[in-house]
Amino acid sequence: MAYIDVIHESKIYGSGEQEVRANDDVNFEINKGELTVIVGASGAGKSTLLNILGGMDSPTKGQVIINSKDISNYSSRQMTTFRRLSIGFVFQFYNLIPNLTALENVELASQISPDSLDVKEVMADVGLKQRMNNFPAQLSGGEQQRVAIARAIAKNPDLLLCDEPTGALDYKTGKSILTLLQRFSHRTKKNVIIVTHNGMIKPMADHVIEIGDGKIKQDVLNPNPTPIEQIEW
Ligand SMILES: Nc1ncnc2c1ncn2[C@@H]1O[C@H](COP(=O)(O)OP(=O)(O)OP(=O)(O)O)[C@@H](O)[C@H]1O
Repeated sequence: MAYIDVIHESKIYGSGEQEVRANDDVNFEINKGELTVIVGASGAGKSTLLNILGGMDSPTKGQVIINSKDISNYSSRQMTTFRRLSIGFVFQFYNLIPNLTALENVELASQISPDSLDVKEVMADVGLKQRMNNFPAQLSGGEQQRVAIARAIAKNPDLLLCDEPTGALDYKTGKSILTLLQRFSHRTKKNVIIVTHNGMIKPMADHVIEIGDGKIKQDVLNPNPTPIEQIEW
């Protein structure tokens, strides 16, 4: 059985003339351990889909089965537990707490999970051993995103969801963040899903899902992903 199974999932905002079908009868499967890229233009419905996969929102219709559990039926209490234990989220603008150091930002997240990893080891893994005691404002954008990734990983989630993780970064820094995510996925065999409008990074993924106007346009597996260092755009 697939690790994620999305079945006839729709998310509809408003009604009548105001109706927006952000996700419109979406169907796909994701296998355990895949690095998946979900790609599409602005407004295609990518963030809506990612928020539903991460238990931050519920579909209007359909089923979302993750690890054999249908999260579309979860109560808000079950959703909270699911987000807390199973999901790491990385956002475009890092969302760090400004008055906590890098280390404290990561520790705070690790404290809400009973299965968390050693925070200092995770900081070293993402290349921040020397910057643990700096505040976010003292770090570059790329370093802040590394803190955000460390924060997501330290909870030891099964599923890491990244919404435009390089959207606020320059080309070279963005590439180093994608390298980190690709390495994490291959090393830990955990599922990583990256949402992006940048179709050029598709070759890095084990699985590419293209979305347009709320519908799946293409769904392909890539048996030989390209190391991110070899991709130019
Ligand atoms: N809370 C909401 N209420 C009403 N409409 C919404 C809401 N959230 C999203 N939408 C609409 O749903 C559609 C899909 O939005 P979504 O943010 O999922 O797209 P996206 O592909 O992530 O776009 P972007 O790359 O610009 O973030 C858009 O038309 C958007 O305006």
